[in-house]
Amino acid sequence: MNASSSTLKIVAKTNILNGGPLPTVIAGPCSAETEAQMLQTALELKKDHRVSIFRAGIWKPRTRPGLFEGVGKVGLEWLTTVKQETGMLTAVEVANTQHVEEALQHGVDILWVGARTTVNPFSVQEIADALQGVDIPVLVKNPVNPDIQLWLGALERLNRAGITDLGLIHRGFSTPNNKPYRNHPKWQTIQEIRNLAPGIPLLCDPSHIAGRRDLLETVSQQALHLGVDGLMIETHINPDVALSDASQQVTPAGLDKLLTALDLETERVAQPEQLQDLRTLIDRLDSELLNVLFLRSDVSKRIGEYKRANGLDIYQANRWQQLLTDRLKTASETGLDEDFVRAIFDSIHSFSLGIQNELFAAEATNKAVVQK
Ligand SMILES: O=C(O)C(=O)C[C@]1(C(=O)O)C=C[C@@H](O)C=C1
Repeated sequence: MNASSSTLKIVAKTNILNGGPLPTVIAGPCSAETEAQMLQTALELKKDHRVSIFRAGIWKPRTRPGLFEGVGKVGLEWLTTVKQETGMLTAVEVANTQHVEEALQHGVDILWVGARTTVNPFSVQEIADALQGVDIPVLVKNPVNPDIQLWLGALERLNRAGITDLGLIHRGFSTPNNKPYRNHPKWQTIQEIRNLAPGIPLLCDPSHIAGRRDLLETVSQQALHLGVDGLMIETHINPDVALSDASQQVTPAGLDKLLTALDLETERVAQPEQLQDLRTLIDRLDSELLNVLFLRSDVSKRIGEYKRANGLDIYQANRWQQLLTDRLKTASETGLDEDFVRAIFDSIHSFSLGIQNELFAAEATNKAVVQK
């Protein structure tokens, strides 16, 4: 068996995640803040038959200390009230043994593992150990970094602990240039994880990909066109005063509008002729780009030979800084995005260093052979 193939044993007992003809919609606030905020949001969401699961963050992993870190256990009591009052299923994020135990004690229906936890196999294992012998659906968000094997590994750890009702949540990745998103969708990863973990429901979290309300529809629509089984969308009764992620949350009425605008079932196809012409243009431009990159790598090789013959270092800090400054200046004059151009030149420079390193390494090997 090759190292990347999965050994998952999946039995979707509940069909909670992938049950109906339409995508599953999970909605609710980024964070539980007060009982009234939870209940008001849930009662509004309940009116929308497309929303079946209520989510709320109880413990919030924040980038910097001192930000709102969640209300903790009391939020689980509010969640119980939501369940009693609305009949909706409930879902929370867990990141350690204590979270799992408290969520289970409070009868939460679905757990999810957040991106900052999936990234750490020790934490995922801790959650898996705490779930031994428990029969509950668990959703796993992709890790913050675009490492698909890490994502699959988290599923496998939970599966080995006996969790067979698993799902995935695509929430985007942190990359050198995420613009205009908060987290880059890297849409191709949807197909990649599907190939590695076939048959596992895959939801998209447009809120964390978009990071802002005005991009939610485009992101959600793209995800649906790629065949995702559901959407998790952060919804708050009064998003502008939310204690976390205010700019990406929508009101229940906003969610209703969004879900109505989304083409939940059908696939839109662009104008074939016009699209074909534009794609031909892209093909031509890409071919020119590749040609220029080939010529540049050849020049880098020649510089490498000069450096090797004259005992110069491969990495030239001053030249690199000057080059980057010049390229960024040209980029801004041309109207190109600075982060985009920086990411491209970082990559070109790394590749160029690699070419020269290989030359130096080849010479070292030759010398060693001659000396033998
Ligand atoms: O100018 C050089 O010395 C090069 O080798 C070229 C180059 C580049 O690819 O732009 C590569 C390595 C150096 O760190 C700086 C620049």
